[in-house]
Amino acid sequence: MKDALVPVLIVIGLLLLAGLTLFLVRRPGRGTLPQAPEGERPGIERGEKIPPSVIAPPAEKPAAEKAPEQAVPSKPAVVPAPAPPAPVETAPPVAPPKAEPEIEKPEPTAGRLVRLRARLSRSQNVFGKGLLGLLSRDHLDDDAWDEVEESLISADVGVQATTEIVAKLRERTRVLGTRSTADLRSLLAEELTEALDPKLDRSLHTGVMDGKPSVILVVGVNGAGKTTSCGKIARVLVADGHTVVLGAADTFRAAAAEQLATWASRVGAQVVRGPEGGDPAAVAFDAVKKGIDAGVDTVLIDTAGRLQNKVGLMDELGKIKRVVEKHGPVSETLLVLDATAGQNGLSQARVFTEVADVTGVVLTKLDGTAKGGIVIAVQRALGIPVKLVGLGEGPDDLAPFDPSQFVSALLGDE
Ligand SMILES: Nc1nc2c(ncn2[C@@H]2O[C@H](COP(=O)(O)OP(=O)(O)OP(=O)(O)O)[C@@H](O)[C@H]2O)c(=O)[nH]1
Repeated sequence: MKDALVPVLIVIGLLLLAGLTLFLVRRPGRGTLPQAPEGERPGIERGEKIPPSVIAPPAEKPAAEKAPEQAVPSKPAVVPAPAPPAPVETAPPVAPPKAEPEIEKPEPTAGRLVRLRARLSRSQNVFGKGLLGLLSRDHLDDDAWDEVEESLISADVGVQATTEIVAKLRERTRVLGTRSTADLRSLLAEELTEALDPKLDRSLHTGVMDGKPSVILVVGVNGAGKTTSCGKIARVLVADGHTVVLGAADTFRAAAAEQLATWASRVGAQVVRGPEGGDPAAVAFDAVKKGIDAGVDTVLIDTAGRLQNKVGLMDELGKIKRVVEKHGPVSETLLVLDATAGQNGLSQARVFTEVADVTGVVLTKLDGTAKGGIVIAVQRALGIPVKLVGLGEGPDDLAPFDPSQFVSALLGDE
């Protein structure tokens, strides 16, 4: 009986196991699809097991993609501070266009000495009036003539020229029996004019020669007024219808190039400059080249011309000349002399005439001396014509020199 129950118990056990299994399988839960209507999940049959990758929760969407009510941030939202107002795009300040310097129209040169005569008469008042006073004495004895002589010497005419002038005057007065003040005055004027050699060629050698610009070298001791005179000469040339290039070959004094550039810009001339302390000959060469390329009439070259010693000066000016002459001959070498240096300036001037082929003198600062006789002394001592005279610091206070106008101003003619 006991043996008969064993299979029955096995069957019952199997049935219970089968029932339990069926129960567990049919219970909704992990690994089975929810009872969703058919067709909602294409590709997956209801009840089909879903591989873990498919059932893995979808990666959390970025908050921004969630619907507004779902996008609850886990942390308190940091309300960004209102951004500072974007800077207003303002265009960088535009510097006002640099005003081109107004091109000046220099005064014509004709009659400049006449215009400046008042200035000359003022500075030479004592000299001219003194001479005339002596000559108008009732009796022109030896003492009177001695005084005339002294007066001329103290006006820087120079001893030799004075002796010659007085000797001629005495002779003519005696021969002509001249007594009237007017006659004596005109005799004196004639002799002074004659002493200035009115037949000398005082024109500046400017303008195009053989298709190339003329080249003017400007030399002289420091402070005589070279740079200023270069600027003024440029104005004289421009006033007379020339085109000009200025070469700043005074590389020794830094301000000289700047000074020259200012002069140039005022009359619309071009300036060529080099580095401070650079080779003056290189600047001179470039200036002439520029003048040729630009087709101007005249190239003016300012030099330093330091009078350190004769050899140094000769080397510097000689090199400038040689280098410039690779383009063509130098047309003119102007020596700038300071009239206020008087006779002392003459020995320095002689050094320049020995090292450079000086063709003309520019006598500056005549307005600053009562000794206008220096014009006669310079010409006589150097044998070179005074071509231009400086009568002030104004841009047009440089005049072509004319002996009879000069003497007339000296003697205080109206
Ligand atoms: N009163 C008067 N002053 C003048 C005249 N010419 C030049 N000057 C002045 O003289 C000073 C010297 O002139 P610059 O042209 O600088 O002399 P520089 O010879 O070039 O001098 P360095 O470059 O040092 O060799 C300046 O103050 C000029 O204004 C003139 O005719 N009359």
